[in-house]
Amino acid sequence: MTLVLNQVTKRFGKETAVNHLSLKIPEKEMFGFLGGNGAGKTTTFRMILGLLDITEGEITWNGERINYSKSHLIGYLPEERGLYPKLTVKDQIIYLGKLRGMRKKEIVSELESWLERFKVPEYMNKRVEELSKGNQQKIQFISAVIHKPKLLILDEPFSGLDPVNVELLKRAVIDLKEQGTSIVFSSHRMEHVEELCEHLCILHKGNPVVEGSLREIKRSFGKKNLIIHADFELDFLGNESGVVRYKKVAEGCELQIENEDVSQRIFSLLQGKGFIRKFELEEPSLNDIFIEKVGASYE
Ligand SMILES: Nc1ncnc2c1ncn2[C@@H]1O[C@H](COP(=O)(O)OP(=O)(O)OP(=O)(O)O)[C@@H](O)[C@H]1O
Repeated sequence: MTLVLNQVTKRFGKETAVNHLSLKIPEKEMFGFLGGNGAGKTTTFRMILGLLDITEGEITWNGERINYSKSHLIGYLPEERGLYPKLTVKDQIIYLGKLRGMRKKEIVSELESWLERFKVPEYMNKRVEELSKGNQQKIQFISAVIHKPKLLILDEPFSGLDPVNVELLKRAVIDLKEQGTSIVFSSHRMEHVEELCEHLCILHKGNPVVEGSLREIKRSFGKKNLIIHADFELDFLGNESGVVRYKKVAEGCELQIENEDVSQRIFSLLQGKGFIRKFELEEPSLNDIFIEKVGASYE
């Protein structure tokens, strides 16, 4: 089931929150939405889910508009988390699971396995208000996936979690994808998208500035990073032609170079100067690409 956005625009009064966004989100993949505050990520998700009207354009999933009758196929972790504080985790998830057509027994057994997985089986009968924010987020994640949706939309799923819980949630998301769920998620953190997604879109003030497969985006960018660790002075490389950016680091330097050929030339320049511990050509990071496309650092 491919999710297709065709020239989607959303205006709030005179302000354009999303501007002519066209995307094809492949099924059973993880698709990342990157963008700073106010870029239009949440607005796009709300339009996908049918929670907001589209000003112009069209969104279809498997050729049809998404609406509430398909809610058993869709899971959504909203940006503004909202659980009922006075309910126990069990009652909360039973309530939400039933709304998606599940039976109580099935809900409880799914919930047990998720709580085990998140290493918090003792939360079953705790009230939501007794849990920390990060742990409430795990419960909200469970509420989004308890019914095994085919399409899962996660708005900033990792925000507010400590590194151990980020890893737990990442692993859960990867497993869901491997079981065939199509996942779309937003993040401010490029490394999360870089690590998890085959396809992505960077939104900037409502405009898609980069879109496509991560591998293709990196390859077509052209520029590469070159890491050199050596026991001699490397500052002269900053003035070499083909070197776009020079950064001195404790063990040597990190360069951005115009293309792979420049690394060959630099390698020959270093011969005979001393001991080279590391000489490594890397793909550009998403951060490099963002800076080039948007003209500003992101985080
Ligand atoms: N209901 C609304 N009424 C008016 N303007 C809105 C509304 N919802 C969003 N906007 C505006 O649309 C733009 C995009 O907001 P959106 O919440 O989609 O961004 P975002 O990328 O999710 O940002 P963040 O990372 O901060 O959550 C912003 O300028 C925001 O002020």
